[in-house]
Amino acid sequence: MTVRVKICGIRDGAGLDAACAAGADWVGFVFFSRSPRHVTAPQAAPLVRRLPHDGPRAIGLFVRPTDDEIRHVLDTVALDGLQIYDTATRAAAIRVQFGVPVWLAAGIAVRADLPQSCAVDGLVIESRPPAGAQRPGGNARTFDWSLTEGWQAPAPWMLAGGLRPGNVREAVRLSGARAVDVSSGVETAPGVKSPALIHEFVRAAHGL
Ligand SMILES: O=C(O)c1ccccc1NCC(=O)[C@H](O)[C@H](O)COP(=O)(O)O
Repeated sequence: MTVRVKICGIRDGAGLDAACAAGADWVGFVFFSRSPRHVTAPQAAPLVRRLPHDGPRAIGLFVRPTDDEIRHVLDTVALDGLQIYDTATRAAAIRVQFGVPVWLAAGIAVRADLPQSCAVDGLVIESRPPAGAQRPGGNARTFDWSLTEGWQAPAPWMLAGGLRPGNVREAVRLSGARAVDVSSGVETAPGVKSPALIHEFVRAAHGL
């Protein structure tokens, strides 16, 4: 079984090109101004245009977005999907309103946090942010990967939170994830992607 990989928080051509060359399936762009990985629509648009036709799909991350914020980005950036940090109801409404695939990010600390139903295209299962965190994702924080054992996921899902080249295989083994998402674990500093770590992560996720 090939594990699919998303490299999140892309901000420059070097990170983008490394994700493409390594064989990532998705790249993520963070449209959240309080993130060290934040990109504006004019910054993201040329990066997305640079993606090869058969390369990774482009996902835009939004935190409790207004419709206007989403519209502004979609008018400029050719995104293939949205990753939404908000309620399940709001994420489902965004999916209907904008007609694009939507993944809902769900913060997990205990088994009861795992969604049992949803009206979105996919779920990003990541660690619940610590109290007082500046942002709801991208915190380099793991959770107990065995919590997903026996979970009847209501949609395709990917595992995120604190993954790095050195722990991704174990995370896949324990969680049963078929897709993984990484940001901090392929950086040399917050917001600075390392092409070498991106290659290392994708190889490790693929079991190579
Ligand atoms: O990366 C951010 O700064 C960020 C800000 C606001 C919402 C989400 C954000 N990132 C999400 C991700 O990069 C991933 O989906 C995931 O949380 C993995 O992050 P990491 O633990 O850093 O690998």
